[in-house]
Amino acid sequence: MRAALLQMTSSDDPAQNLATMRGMLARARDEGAQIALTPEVCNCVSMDRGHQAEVLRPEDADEGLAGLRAAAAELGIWVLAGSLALKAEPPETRFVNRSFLISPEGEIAARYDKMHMFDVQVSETETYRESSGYAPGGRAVLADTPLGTLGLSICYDVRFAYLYRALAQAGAQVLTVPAAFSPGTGPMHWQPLLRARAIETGCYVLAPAQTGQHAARAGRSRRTYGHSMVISPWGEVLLDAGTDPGVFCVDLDMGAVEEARRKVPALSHDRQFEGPA
Ligand SMILES: O=C(O)CNC(=O)[C@H](CS)NC(=O)CCC(=O)C(=O)O
Repeated sequence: MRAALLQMTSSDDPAQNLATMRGMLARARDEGAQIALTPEVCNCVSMDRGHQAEVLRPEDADEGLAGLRAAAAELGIWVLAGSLALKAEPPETRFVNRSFLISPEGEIAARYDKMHMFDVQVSETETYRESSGYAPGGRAVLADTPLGTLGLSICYDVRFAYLYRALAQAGAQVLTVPAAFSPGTGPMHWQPLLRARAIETGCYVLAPAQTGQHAARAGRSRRTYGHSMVISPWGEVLLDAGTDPGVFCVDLDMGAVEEARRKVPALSHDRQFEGPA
């Protein structure tokens, strides 16, 4: 299977971001991809909750989701909308950070709400309070496709290894980790975390990322780390997309999943243990 990762510098204008993604998805199809993956919050990168409240919509009224479904059907490819920022279902008043797997018929095959919230002070000048704006999910999600079984996750989830172990033990062959990684943590943490998740699980890891300097509003601009990655089940870096936006294709062979797990069957070597006391 050929997968295309869309590396983007999403603005805070959902209509503009949809237009950008439509162009990139057409290129992905032209390059022979059967599945295309977008980064986290591909419909709107913003630090301004007021602006988000104005432009974000609930799932059933979101034009970005409708547009991606139409594009998937038109092009006849699978699309993982890495995540869309949406208004949550009432009575929840926050947003949700939700991934959608869309079939080549334009149907929603799976949805996943990001579970782990990035409430982190990276440095004196870089602080995130994701849980103030977003409600976390509480359910891990697998999705069967003709291309293999996907295990869904988003960004900061990558630091919680047991989620990926559970996904792989339940049947995942490909782990998706769309991201908007921070410039403060990315250089030291992004690649080794992704490689560890691939090695521990014997899964391919597909990690499309936001990159660069995102549009400012009310002086609150934001940068992201980029470096969309594909890691093989043995831990090799098959793609490091650097920092420019673009469409990056990689060929995957599910035989490599079996081979990695045959060489090191750690996924089936769990032990029950006591403690620590
Ligand atoms: O805020 C939004 O609109 C969408 N959410 C995000 O972009 C989130 C929270 S700020 N980013 C991350 O999880 C980065 C994690 C990271 O960088 C790390 O684990 O080091």
